[in-house]
Amino acid sequence: MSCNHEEETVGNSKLPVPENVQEAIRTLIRWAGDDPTREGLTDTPARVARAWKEYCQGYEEDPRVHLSRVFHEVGGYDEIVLLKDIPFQSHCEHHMAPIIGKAAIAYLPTDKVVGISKLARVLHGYARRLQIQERLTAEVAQCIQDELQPRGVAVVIEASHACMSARGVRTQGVSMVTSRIMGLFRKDHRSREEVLKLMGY
Ligand SMILES: Nc1nc2c(ncn2[C@@H]2O[C@H](COP(=O)(O)OP(=O)(O)OP(=O)(O)O)[C@@H](O)[C@H]2O)c(=O)[nH]1
Ligand SMILES: [Zn+2]
Repeated sequence: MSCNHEEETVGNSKLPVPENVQEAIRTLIRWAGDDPTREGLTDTPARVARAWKEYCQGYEEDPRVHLSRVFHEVGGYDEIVLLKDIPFQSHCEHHMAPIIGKAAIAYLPTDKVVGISKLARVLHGYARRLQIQERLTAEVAQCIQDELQPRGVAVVIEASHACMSARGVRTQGVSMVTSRIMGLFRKDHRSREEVLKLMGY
């Protein structure tokens, strides 16, 4: 099967990394207590820098473009469209530590729908930045509201934060749940209940 996944599987392993960026990472390694010149660490600064470019790839895109291709022929469909259990990774802006979780994204269309993969693309576009979960949730919802003008939008994100589990308070097994509910889902109690129930909340 000819399918171009090269970019996704190869990643950015050839990306040149400026010397000052590598030096910054060597400084961090020294500060953490290791020797950046020892054999196992010589390529690490470039690897770490490339990894960060990948974690933060969202800065290279405007997630709104994913919603520019809409389908108008929806056959009169005017019920909830929901994509749930969408796994994502982000990094918290306070510690630059991983945020790992899943999202549920729903909207109540007017006359336009989008390809469902695009909702996940919007999520990743905002997640692959330095974030707080509240802003990530709000940005995804606002993007759908602005681009599709649906009658309602609901985004619920459930995630664990490595800055809480691997350091600091070191508390495992905690999830943070955030939601942004707009339009009819916010105003109408029954619509809100229906969408949250479909999401599993
Ligand atoms: N509201 C919110 N807080 C977050 C998020 N990610 C991390 N945090 C919190 O950001 C806070 C930063 O608090 P500070 O007191 O400035 O940093 P700190 O001394 O490292 O705090 P501790 O994590 O308690 O050790 C911590 O309480 C984190 O748990 C997020 O997405 N949303
Ligand atoms: Zn954090």
